[in-house]
Amino acid sequence: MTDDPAEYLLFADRVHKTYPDGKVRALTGVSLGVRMGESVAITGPSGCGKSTLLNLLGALDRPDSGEVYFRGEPLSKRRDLDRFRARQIGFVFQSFFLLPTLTARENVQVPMFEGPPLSAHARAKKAESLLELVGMSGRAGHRPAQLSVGERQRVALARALANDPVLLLADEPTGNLDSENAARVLDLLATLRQDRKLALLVVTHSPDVALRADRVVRMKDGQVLLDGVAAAAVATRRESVSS
Ligand SMILES: Nc1ncnc2c1ncn2[C@@H]1O[C@H](COP(=O)(O)OP(=O)(O)OP(=O)(O)O)[C@@H](O)[C@H]1O
Repeated sequence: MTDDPAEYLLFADRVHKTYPDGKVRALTGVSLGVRMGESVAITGPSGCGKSTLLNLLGALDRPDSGEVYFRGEPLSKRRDLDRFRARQIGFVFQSFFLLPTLTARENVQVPMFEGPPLSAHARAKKAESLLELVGMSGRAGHRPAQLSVGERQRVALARALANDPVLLLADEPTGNLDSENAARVLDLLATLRQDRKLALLVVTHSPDVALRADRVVRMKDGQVLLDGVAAAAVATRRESVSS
């Protein structure tokens, strides 16, 4: 990995994060880059700082020191972080955060209100085509409670694509799914990456997820321990042994 932010779509440069209440030093000088179209898996034991790093990379939180760059531009200088986030990054979480009173079709449209202006008709049409992409067009009128867990994650995936992001950030996207649904979501992510040239950064405990990534980053105690293709084999072997 080089340390020139301009070479990456997204680059964290020596970021530190301490949570004031618990005095936890969650990240102590982490550098990590994701290139256009690349998929990177972040693995490591519980509490090592994976989600904290994902939050900084997705501009959901700010580092105490260090910088995060998007296309070589520092995020700390941006005045439009909410808009930036909504338009460039799609988020997928373990608990899908779908709005319970909205249908699948309406949930997918929520981020579009922060995206480029679209008519109500265009929003609805786009939501339908995204639901079709994830195999959910038959359930567009259902609310989350009327969907299976796997179906909810697929709706959440469609929602993450609402503004045609260049990057998907996923925190344990298969964490709540059985193996069949997990495989389906992973297949979908792989197809989306290929068809839409999406970059993907995924936090995971799952060797199956890590094995599909171009690169695996192994973290420990708020630092990067291993970073690279070879790390994939090491990380997944260790995790299969320890789990
Ligand atoms: N909002 C917070 N306030 C205080 N401490 C926090 C907060 N969020 C996380 N932490 C602490 O920071 C450290 C890193 O947490 P983080 O969630 O980034 O780890 P993780 O590697 O994603 O863990 P897991 O695999 O269990 O999800 C942990 O010690 C955690 O307890």
